[in-house]
Amino acid sequence: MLFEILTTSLMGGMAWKAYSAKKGLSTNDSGKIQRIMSLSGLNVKDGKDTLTTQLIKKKQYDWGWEYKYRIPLGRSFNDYEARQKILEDGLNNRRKRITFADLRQLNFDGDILLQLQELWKAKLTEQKEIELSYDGLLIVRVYDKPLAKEVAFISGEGWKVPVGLTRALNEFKYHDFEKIPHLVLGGATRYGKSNFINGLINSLIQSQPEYANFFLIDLKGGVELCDYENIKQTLSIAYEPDEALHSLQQAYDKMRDIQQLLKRLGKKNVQQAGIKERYFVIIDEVGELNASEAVTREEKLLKQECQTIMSQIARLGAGLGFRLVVATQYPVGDVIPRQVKQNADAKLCFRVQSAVASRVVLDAEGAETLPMIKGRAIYQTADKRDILQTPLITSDIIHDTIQPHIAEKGERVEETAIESRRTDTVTFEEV
Ligand SMILES: Nc1ncnc2c1ncn2[C@@H]1O[C@H](COP(=O)(O)OP(=O)(O)OP(=O)(O)O)[C@@H](O)[C@H]1O
Repeated sequence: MLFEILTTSLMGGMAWKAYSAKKGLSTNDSGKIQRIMSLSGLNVKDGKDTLTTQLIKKKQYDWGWEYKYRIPLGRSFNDYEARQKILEDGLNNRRKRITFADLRQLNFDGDILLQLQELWKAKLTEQKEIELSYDGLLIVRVYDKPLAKEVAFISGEGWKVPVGLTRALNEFKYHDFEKIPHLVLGGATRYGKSNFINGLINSLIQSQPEYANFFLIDLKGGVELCDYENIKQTLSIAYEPDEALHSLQQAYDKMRDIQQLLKRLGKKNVQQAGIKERYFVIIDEVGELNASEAVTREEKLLKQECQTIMSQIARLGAGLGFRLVVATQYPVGDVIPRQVKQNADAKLCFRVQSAVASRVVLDAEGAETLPMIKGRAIYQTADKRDILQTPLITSDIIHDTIQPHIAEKGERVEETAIESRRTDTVTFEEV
């Protein structure tokens, strides 16, 4: 009898262990998270009492676990954000466990020693990643597997361009320029802004070759966007601030012509009028047009003029088919014109140096705590914020995309003269 009880319990225990390992139940880290929080000084002394971070809810998803905690009075979300790295390291500093689920995947007909070695190596390099947010409760998401460090480029559809792969359910995110016309990009040097702009341009050329038009302003010495210099979709390209002013003037004039056309047609916007063309004004390193950094008076006036036109495009261009994309690696102060930021409902921010820089781009902290991974970014819209891995585009893809669109000699009219801005301005209606 005793023997039967013992063997049944043992078998039951083993079955439960295998089941929980398979379901990932053994990787519930709520207790460990609470201990790390206490040990890293997040408890609050209130007289004789010690207030701690309390677990309210936990839920398992395909990607890992989500925990919700009530934070003690006297602590803010920022206190927890500041300890994100400590939390992540603490969770990964664990004894590596090989579960039944792992062993079941071994092929016992093959070289078992080699397989065990590989399994052990995989276990040692296994990394959990965490994400913190706050909605009245502290939300800690623990992802079983880190987000991919490299994602291949795929084209979007229509006016939707690929932004990147998110962690939850490995869902791919797109930015829809018809829904959110303007986009601000930020991030420290070498984290992937230019690569993203290339992806965006290639996606638009592939999916809307007839209707996508570009005003390109590449103030990084012409190395990033020169590939598109001779394609039919590029209406103008600028490499210096004075050329940038010329390009912006051209865009402004085009915007004015469309406004007049809409007036004649009695329509409020391009969608209503059935106008399919869209005009993308893309500025890589908008910091070079920052008037407050100008040395001479002439340069200051020129940059102020650029900023005025950018603001007008941001404020009034959406209904006229204009889309503004501005990127900067110096997110400080007023580098991004206020009107541009206010009218750009989507922001993409790669890793930045400081919380202040993150606030300049996103109006919120967080991009300073992104891992030091190229292409990793926060995509933020009015109602949602996702961490994602932006796709990497290769020069072969760029070459293949633009090849069919290279303009014949003489097909495009090169305009180099810098005109003074037209003064017969019309009043744009906000649509
Ligand atoms: N999404 C990505 N996935 C993987 N690697 C990437 C990704 N984006 C960029 N990289 C790598 O990082 C390098 C720098 O990227 P990129 O030129 O886009 O940076 P940047 O932010 O524009 O830098 P800077 O502001 O200094 O010009 C690229 O050459 C590429 O090797």
